[in-house]
Amino acid sequence: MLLASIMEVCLKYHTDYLTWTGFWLYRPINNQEVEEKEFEAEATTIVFHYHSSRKMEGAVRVQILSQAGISEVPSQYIQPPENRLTPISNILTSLSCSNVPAIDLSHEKESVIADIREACREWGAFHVINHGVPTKLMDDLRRVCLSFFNDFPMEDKLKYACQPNSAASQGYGSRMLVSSQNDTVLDWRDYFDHHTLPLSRRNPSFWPHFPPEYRTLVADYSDEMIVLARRLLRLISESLGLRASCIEDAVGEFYQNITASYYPPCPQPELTLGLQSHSDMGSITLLIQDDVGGLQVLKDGEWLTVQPLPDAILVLLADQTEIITNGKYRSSVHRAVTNASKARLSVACFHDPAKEVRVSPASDLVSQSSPPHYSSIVYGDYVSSWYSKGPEGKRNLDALLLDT
Ligand SMILES: O=C(O)CCC(=O)C(=O)O
Ligand SMILES: [Fe+2]
Repeated sequence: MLLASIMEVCLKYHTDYLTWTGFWLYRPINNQEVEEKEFEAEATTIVFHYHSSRKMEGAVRVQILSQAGISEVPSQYIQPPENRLTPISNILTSLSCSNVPAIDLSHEKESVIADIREACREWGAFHVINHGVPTKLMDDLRRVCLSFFNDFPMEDKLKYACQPNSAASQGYGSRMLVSSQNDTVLDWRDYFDHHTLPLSRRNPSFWPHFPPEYRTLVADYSDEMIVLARRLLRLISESLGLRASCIEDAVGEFYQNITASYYPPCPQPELTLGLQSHSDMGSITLLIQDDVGGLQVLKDGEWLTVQPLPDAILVLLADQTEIITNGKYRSSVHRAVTNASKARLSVACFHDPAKEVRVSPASDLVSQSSPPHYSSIVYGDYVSSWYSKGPEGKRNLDALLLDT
């Protein structure tokens, strides 16, 4: 029986894990008229934890649900109708094939700047190619991250579990987002978050211990990404006629996190999202994915699938860049969709200001004729406001918009 098999898988692991699992099992138990007696003891625990854990970091890892062969997703993974895929279609056969621009960084600087200007204005997202990051490093990183999700026994994975109730903390998790009705809606995603910069936050002993190169590769990748992020932020500043270091100076010391996201096959892709619509909070995100596809960007009110481009790195402008550029460039609203047949991996590298940094529109972009469009904000407060209220179907950033 389906529930018995999920329960069996879950009981093998962690007591905490059962706690979180119980959260999910409560409703299916009733819906599917499972013998009350059989699950009586668990059901009591389940009801108790259902009430006590609503605000906690979610739950069962979706890989377990996927592997248990369920044919219907638990109700907490079902998105409200307005968030679901439209038209209902399998993402693997999606017709939306228009791709984000691809910018060749080996071209002459002035033409690169012009391309970046256009891509930032029109999309807030673009691929870069000939970016200088070794292809082998990108491939190796994808390989070891995938190995964590695929080859680690669950007991070993859970040793790296991030702390409940702190969705942003380093480790292995399944993030919970909060929907507008204050109900929990879960993403169909497991992830591993690594703190990589500044070096004082980088502690490889918190990262997976095999394959043996895992920790070295994450560190090497972090070092390559910060170089590329700085280079891109300089080009982006210049594309607005600002001094090259303008955005970097506004961000200050970079806080870099690397998140590997794993989206297992989902039995009902039309009802779920791998990752809810959001924009990233920091300055710039550099993302690589595998060839499965599933990342979508919102452009002119339409969701477009970013077709994976071998060896390219996807650049996503994030919220602090929108504030610093006074809205001349907007952050990219994006989401990840699921599919029924193939697991998908992406690795995102975020570059954020320190929590204490106050971010405001660049003075060079503000004048009497061009007033600031955003109020200034301390970055840590910006992040807390997101985690306390969730995306509420709109951009976190909109709360800072001034009436001008
Ligand atoms: O998996 C993806 O492609 C998107 C990941 C993402 O947007 C994020 O981690 O913020
Ligand atoms: Fe994102």
